Amino acid sequence: MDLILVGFMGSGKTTIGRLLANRLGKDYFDLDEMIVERAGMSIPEIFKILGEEEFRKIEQQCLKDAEQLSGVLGTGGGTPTFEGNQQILIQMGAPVVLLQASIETTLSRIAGNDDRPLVKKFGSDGLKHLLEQRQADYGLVSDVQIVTDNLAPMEVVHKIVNQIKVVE
Ligand SMILES: Nc1ncnc2c1ncn2[C@@H]1O[C@H](COP(=O)(O)OP(=O)(O)O)[C@@H](O)[C@H]1O
Ligand SMILES: O=C(O)C1=C[C@@H](OP(=O)(O)O)[C@@H](O)[C@H](O)C1
Ligand SMILES: [Mg+2]
Repeated sequence: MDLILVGFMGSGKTTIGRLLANRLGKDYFDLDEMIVERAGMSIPEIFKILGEEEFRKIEQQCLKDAEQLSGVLGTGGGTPTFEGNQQILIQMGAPVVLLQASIETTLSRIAGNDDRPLVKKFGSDGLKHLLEQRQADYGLVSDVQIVTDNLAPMEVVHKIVNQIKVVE
């Protein structure tokens, strides 16, 4: 990979990743999409039918597959927080950008979307706690951190391009 995006649900990994890859003339890979393809079912179905533990196993297999690819990778919000994944992310050797957003911004961005099983499971207070809990792991794997609350997606893209040297 040439660049990796990490961050909580709703931080904008998928949105920014696509725009950034386009801006750089590179391919975009979304870890969640790789998981869906591998499992042959949607993320909510994987959680419901196979359970979160199995989801995390498939997620790690897909992360390993992503090591061989070049382009921009958008991870899932839980990716850096599960056993073994930090090492895989760091070993990829690509700059890792952490997208940050306040819990208020996060909730407003992910509300009313049924694609994230953990949103229903945790509720607003639980998500606030989960976001706080995951910060240390996000910090451990990331080289650059960008606060996105008051930035439009393309502004986030420009910030990343200005802060990180990616071979264009
Ligand atoms: N910088 C931003 N400003 C406004 N809305 C954003 C921004 N980044 C993402 N969004 C919106 O927030 C929602 C979640 O974004 P998404 O890219 O799916 O996040 P993630 O992949 O990190 O979960 C989408 O509706 C997207 O359009
Ligand atoms: O935070 C998490 O544990 C998850 C985040 C999701 O990805 P996004 O961060 O792209 O929503 C997806 O991988 C799954 O629903 C679990
Ligand atoms: Mg995403």
